Amino acid sequence: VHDSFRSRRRLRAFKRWMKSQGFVYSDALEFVDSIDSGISVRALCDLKEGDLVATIPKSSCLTIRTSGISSVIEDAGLGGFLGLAMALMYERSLGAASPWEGYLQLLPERECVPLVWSLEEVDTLLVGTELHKIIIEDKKFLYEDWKEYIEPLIQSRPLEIDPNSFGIEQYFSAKSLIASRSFQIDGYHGSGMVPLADLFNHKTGAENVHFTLTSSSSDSDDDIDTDIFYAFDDEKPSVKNFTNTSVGDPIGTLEMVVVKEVEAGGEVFNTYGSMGNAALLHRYGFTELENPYNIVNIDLYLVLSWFSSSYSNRYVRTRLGLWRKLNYSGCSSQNSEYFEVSSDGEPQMELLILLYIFLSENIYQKLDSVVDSLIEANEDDKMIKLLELIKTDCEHKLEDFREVLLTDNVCQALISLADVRESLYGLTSLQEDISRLLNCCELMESKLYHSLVLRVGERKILAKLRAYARNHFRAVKRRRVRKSARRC
Ligand SMILES: C[S@@+](CC[C@H](N)C(=O)[O-])C[C@H]1O[C@@H](n2cnc3c(N)ncnc32)[C@H](O)[C@@H]1O
Repeated sequence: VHDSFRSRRRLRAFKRWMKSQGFVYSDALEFVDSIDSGISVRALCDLKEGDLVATIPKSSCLTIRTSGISSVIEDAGLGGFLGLAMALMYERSLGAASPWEGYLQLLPERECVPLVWSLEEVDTLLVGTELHKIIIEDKKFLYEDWKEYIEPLIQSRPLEIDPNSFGIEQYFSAKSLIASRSFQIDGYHGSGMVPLADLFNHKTGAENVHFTLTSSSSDSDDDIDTDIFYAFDDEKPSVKNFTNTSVGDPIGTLEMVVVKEVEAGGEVFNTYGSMGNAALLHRYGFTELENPYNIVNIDLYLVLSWFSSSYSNRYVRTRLGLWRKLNYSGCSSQNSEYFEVSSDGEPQMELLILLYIFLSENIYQKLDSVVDSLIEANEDDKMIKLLELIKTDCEHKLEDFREVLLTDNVCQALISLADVRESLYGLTSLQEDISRLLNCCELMESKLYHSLVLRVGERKILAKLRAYARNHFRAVKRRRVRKSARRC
């Protein structure tokens, strides 16, 4: 009873604050505050495509420009998320004296993203997953940023701010809220906290609302017809570039428009982008069962270590060198190079080419003798040349390239690499993980639940990779049997 009273009170305070700031929103939106799962937005009546459901003044968004500490942030040269974290910590430190008090009192202390889990939790729950190394590095980098930029600032006496509100813990909390709730607003404001817009939950591929920017001139010609995505990545703070005249417009409004109808009583969802569970857990602290954007990666390092166990260093170096000379590479992020395996178990082409070069001495020798002529070649020309060199009995078209690469040896290598990648998850089997997930409560054990959804999703993709390799292995055999039968 006490909790529901408290949640009604904080929602009322937020609505009063929105009114004082000039927010306009439809009566059809209901904000529901659940003790278990936080705030969500529901439709009180049917919402139709094109309905304008909210207008948010940019001036009421909390950004490095609008915060009371903006001049300090600017003087210290703290841009992007570091500056926004400083702004958020500052406004929170003011309590009731902050102009954003009505909004800030609605936010959780922190979002339960892995960044704020203990190192022990990260090590036990995320081991083997795509997130394990990333979170350990995030924690390290964030600590270094705080030490280098925030600590000296709070120690400088003229600021007279309470150092306890800007400690490492507060910084991590602010960062978790920024990761999960900030939006790229425009060129003037950069990323910021956008009250009301950040109350909508995410549903992959099934969002009901989009946000658009409008210029302060309120001239319809100036409207920016683009979605505002959640800003989530320090390196790439904006997913889309705004090209309109109001890029530097400090005022203006943000509008929320229905893009897919909602029936009365239904939840109104936004989209945080098309992301697999690793990205969702990383930035927002939750996962989705059966997420079609899941992927699993196989590190180049892991591939090379596996080859090194059977071949000499020189052998590995020369094959890798040839692959690189042909201008091939894996995906890269945070000092690692890796190959993606898509949600249906299909490995990245570059991995297949690398395996082929490693496993076919004949092709390696032939390619090595012509590599200089291929350095400048485009992808198609390189594939055509490779097909020529492979010189299989039948005429192969470009579309067959992937099939041609999937020889017995390459398929077997894929199965072994899937096993090596799988061993990173530790001793529990996929079946054990699935039954642990079935017995786990999402609300009571949210860290365990979401890490299990991530683990199970990734391991299912590895199982699909094995099935993919086995199916091709069998297909190659069937083709061979047919061919020899024809010869007879
Ligand atoms: C922008 S906020 C959305 C509003 C939020 N529910 C609240 O209580 O204020 C983003 C956070 O909401 C939660 N969330 C959003 N979509 C979700 C979903 N589909 N499943 C579980 N949690 C979700 C996550 O905790 C996420 O970090």
